[in-house]
Amino acid sequence: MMQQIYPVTEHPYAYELNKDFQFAAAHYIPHADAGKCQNMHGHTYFTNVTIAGDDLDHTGFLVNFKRIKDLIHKRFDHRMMNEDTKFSDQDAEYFPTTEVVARTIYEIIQEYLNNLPNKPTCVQVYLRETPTSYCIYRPKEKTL
Ligand SMILES: Nc1nc2c(c(=O)[nH]1)N=C([C@H](O)[C@H](O)COP(=O)(O)OP(=O)(O)OP(=O)(O)O)CN2
Ligand SMILES: [Zn+2]
Repeated sequence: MMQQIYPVTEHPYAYELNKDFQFAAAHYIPHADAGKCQNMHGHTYFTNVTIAGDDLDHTGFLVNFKRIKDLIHKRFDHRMMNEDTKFSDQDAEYFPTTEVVARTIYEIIQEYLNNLPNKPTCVQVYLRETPTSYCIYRPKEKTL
């Protein structure tokens, strides 16, 4: 799955950086209508994060590739996602579905990027949960 070509998103920026990484995590979807997904199970998630901007930092980076991976991998790898404070069993907007996990990855990364002087922006998160299922999250406007 690594090194595949991902769907592109239009943006006005000069630089576009893409980081691929994977993490293994457990989850369950806490609703009767989720069928077998109500039971705790695990996935190896494949992630592609797209970051864009016009200005490089003092190292010539838009943002350090390693920092992007670490923000997500250190938090979720070999963890139970339902136990993370970003998720909740009480509100479907915060169940750890593919959609919500993709949005959450965007939120964690964009909060970090907002503190960088060169102000890069995350324009797309591609999250593959299984060989046949993936979600793309693209922020509609600057919400963070
Ligand atoms: N819109 C969503 N639908 C489903 C989600 C989800 O997060 N968002 N999650 C699941 C399950 O948790 C599961 O992880 C994935 O389900 P599925 O693609 O059906 O998995 P299979 O390996 O069984 O797929 P096949 O292609 O049929 O082998 C379900 N739905
Ligand atoms: Zn699942």
